[in-house]
Amino acid sequence: MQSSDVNLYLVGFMGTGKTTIGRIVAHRLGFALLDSDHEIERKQGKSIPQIFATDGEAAFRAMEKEFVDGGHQRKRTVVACGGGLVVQPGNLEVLRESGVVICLHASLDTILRRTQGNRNRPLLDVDDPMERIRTLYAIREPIYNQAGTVILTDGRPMLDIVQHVLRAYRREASEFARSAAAKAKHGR
Ligand SMILES: Nc1ncnc2c1ncn2[C@@H]1O[C@H](COP(=O)(O)OP(=O)(O)OP(=O)(O)O)[C@@H](O)[C@H]1O
Ligand SMILES: O=C(O)C1=C[C@@H](O)[C@@H](O)[C@H](O)C1
Ligand SMILES: [Mg+2]
Repeated sequence: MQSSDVNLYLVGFMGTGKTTIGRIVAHRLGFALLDSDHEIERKQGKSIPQIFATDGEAAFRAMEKEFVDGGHQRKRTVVACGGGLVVQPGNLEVLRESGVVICLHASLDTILRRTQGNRNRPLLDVDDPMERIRTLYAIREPIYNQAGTVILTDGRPMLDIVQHVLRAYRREASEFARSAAAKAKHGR
């Protein structure tokens, strides 16, 4: 695989900007954009809150797994992942084998501000969303921190974040392509 074809996976907590930044980065790279949440909604014909309410979170996590394992293109695609996608065992390993993984980070206050007043994240549609953010973040933080290069987004203009993502992606895509070529040569 050429380094210019390697997929980019954006991971991180809700509200860190994966969908928003992913759209701009995909445009800059001339890549397709896939958003795991939107793909699942399209396939199910239901919104995420409806899926959580009628099928339950475990069913949603199985849909995410299906997306990761077989439901997406492996070339020239930016994938904006749902916030909890890499938390499930096994998913991060598949993403790492399929391309470059970059994690967007924001402080808890920023996350609250960016997600407030929006009811399409069922896990935060509770009386005390900050308490829920704190609890979920404490569980997930170690996973996000080892998922890939972390890009800080607090108080940064979108285009500044886009530049940082592109720089990290280009560097890591070359390494990914080199390592994929070496594995292919040695039959592994
Ligand atoms: N760097 C930024 N500065 C200001 N606002 C931002 C920034 N990044 C994202 N936002 C805003 O925050 C909100 C949430 O962003 P977005 O939907 O991209 O997050 P996400 O990481 O995809 O969340 P989820 O995991 O729930 O899908 C949007 O309204 C977006 O415009
Ligand atoms: O962090 C999470 O667990 C979630 C994030 C969103 O992107 C959606 O995938 C859903 O609301 C769950
Ligand atoms: Mg998103």
